[in-house]
Amino acid sequence: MALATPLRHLLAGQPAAPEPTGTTASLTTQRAFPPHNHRGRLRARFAASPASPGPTRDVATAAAGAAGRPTVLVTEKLGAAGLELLRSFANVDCAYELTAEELRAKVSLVDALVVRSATRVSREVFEAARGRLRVVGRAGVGIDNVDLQAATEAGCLVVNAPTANTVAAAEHAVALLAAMARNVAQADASLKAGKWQRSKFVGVSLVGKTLAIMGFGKVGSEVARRAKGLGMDVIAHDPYAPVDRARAIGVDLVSFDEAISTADFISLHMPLTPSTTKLFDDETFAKMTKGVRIINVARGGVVDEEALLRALDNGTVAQAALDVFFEEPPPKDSKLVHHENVTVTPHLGASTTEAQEGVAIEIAEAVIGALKGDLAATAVNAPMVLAEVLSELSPYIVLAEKLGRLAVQLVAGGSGIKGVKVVYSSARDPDDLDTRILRAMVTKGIVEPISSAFVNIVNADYVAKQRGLRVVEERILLDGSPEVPISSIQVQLANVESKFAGALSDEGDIRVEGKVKDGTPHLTLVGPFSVDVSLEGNLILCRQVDQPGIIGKVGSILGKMNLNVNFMSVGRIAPGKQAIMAIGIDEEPDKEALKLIGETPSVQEFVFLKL
Ligand SMILES: NC(=O)c1ccc[n+]([C@@H]2O[C@H](COP(=O)([O-])OP(=O)(O)OC[C@H]3O[C@@H](n4cnc5c(N)ncnc54)[C@H](O)[C@@H]3O)[C@@H](O)[C@H]2O)c1
Ligand SMILES: O=C(O)[C@H](O)COP(=O)(O)O
Repeated sequence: MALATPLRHLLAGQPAAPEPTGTTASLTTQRAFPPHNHRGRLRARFAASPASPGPTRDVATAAAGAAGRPTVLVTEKLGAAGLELLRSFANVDCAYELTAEELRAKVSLVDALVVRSATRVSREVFEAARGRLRVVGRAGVGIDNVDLQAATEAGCLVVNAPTANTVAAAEHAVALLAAMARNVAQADASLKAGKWQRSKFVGVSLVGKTLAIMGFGKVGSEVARRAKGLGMDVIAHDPYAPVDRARAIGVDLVSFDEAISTADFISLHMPLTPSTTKLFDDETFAKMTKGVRIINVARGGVVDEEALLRALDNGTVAQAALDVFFEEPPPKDSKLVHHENVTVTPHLGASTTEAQEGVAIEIAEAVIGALKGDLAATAVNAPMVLAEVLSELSPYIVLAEKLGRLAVQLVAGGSGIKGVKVVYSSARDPDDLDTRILRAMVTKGIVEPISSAFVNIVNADYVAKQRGLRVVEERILLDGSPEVPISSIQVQLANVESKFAGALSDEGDIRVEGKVKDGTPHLTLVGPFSVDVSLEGNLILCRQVDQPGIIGKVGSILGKMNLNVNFMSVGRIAPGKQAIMAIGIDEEPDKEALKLIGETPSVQEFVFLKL
């Protein structure tokens, strides 16, 4: 029974089977998925379950040994403990300071890529990977150097290490704040140049001053805590931050304009996104209090550096302390870097021994987990699903894909798939049933046999949309115990012709339904016919008029051909009327066997389906 593989399957797209004649790839219309509100809850914690153990070294080594060692390319310096962990699971190629061309050349030879902020993982990199790259691990927070859309289209998971360098970045912001206010860097350089300039480097005090935190996330809130300890009045602007979290540490959330126009110090802590790019421009600087001081340990791109230079020159901004730059490293003759009122560090926010060890371990665990087929809690471009949920749904994941695979093979050539409906019957509250993985696996089952695409949890929705495949989900709420997550899954393909008329429901759609029995997926409905056949190996469906002797005739043909029948089931509408025979066989029958079945008297139609 093939139930051990599904979780690996979720991430590891497999090469598609050749397009069968008679089916069509002309999928139409758009996707319409109902929204799920599980994300916040699922983000909470990704606990390893017995079915999906966390990447301890022993487990990792065992898994690698069983499945062959993957290869991981590390392009920037990573903490030793993380490297060691990666090496316990994979072949690790550390190649630093690669040119873009060298990176493209190497990436098709690896299963995972681990980077920090200096490696640009562009669309060209994903294209050069030619489908092999399964995961990109960003050893840090900011993923603005990774083309997420291209990763998703390529079915490549992107994971980051979002927490291990938070304190280091916050401490660096506070270090820059204090160093700037007291001219530490300038005074140090002056003294080392043989001067003793006490009156030139008179600073400003922090106590009682207003600090505006722009972006009240992990780093921003840690900076706020520390600044309060220094006696500063802290306000923050973050359109998405919960008011309660700010209130809990005594910080008022205010509007953007209020923050920038009332602060003596402004510290930037938002991500670089299209909407934050050059957010701090001439117009913004003009609204600030004259003599404001600015710290940036977020991303250089959130500031229009030329506008900042003008604001420094005209005195609007008294001083700036910058750890990050639009271009890194900045040009050697950068006026901003050399400005006497600017303190600079070369992107050192995350660079403490402790943070780098933490980040390295965090990313190594995430990458190993992803290579093993687990869905990482820190996945940036895929739904985050708790290990317990995955474990519980694993037989349904297999069922969902097999139903999709079955349904598409029943489509007659040229009729095109107009839309897919997936119906889940369950006694469980819909809010407690996360079906995103099942939907993705139905899409995988439908798309892979008719295209060269490979589909996984990362790109399923994208692939469906690209192909104009409209997938809708429906829940049927049953009475009964919510212990069993799903009673049945039904896949319907609307407005298509079928090469097996018996699979058409009264409404004219292809309809197959399955259940999980004793952990094994079973086919339980084909069109209007109830059957019960284990979904393993291959399947022959025959439609005939219900009468004695046919099962024996077909069975003896298969026996003579040495084809092992693993399951057989007959479903009929009424005695003596139409019936369907579903036969599970281990091997693939040759043409001769199929011809003999087709010639059996009373067999009106039959179809051979690969599962
Ligand atoms: N210099 C370094 O070495 C270093 C180290 C760590 C993090 N960082 C950078 O610091 C930034 C923050 O990291 P984090 O871990 O706190 O991330 P985070 O996601 O926890 O916090 C970012 C916050 O910014 C908010 N935000 C988004 N758009 C905004 C906008 N337009 N205005 C105001 N707020 C907005 C978000 O709601 C979120 O609360 C990122 O850019 C990250 O790359 C730099
Ligand atoms: O976003 C981050 O995590 C920081 O900018 C750190 O980047 P680094 O890993 O290149 O130091």
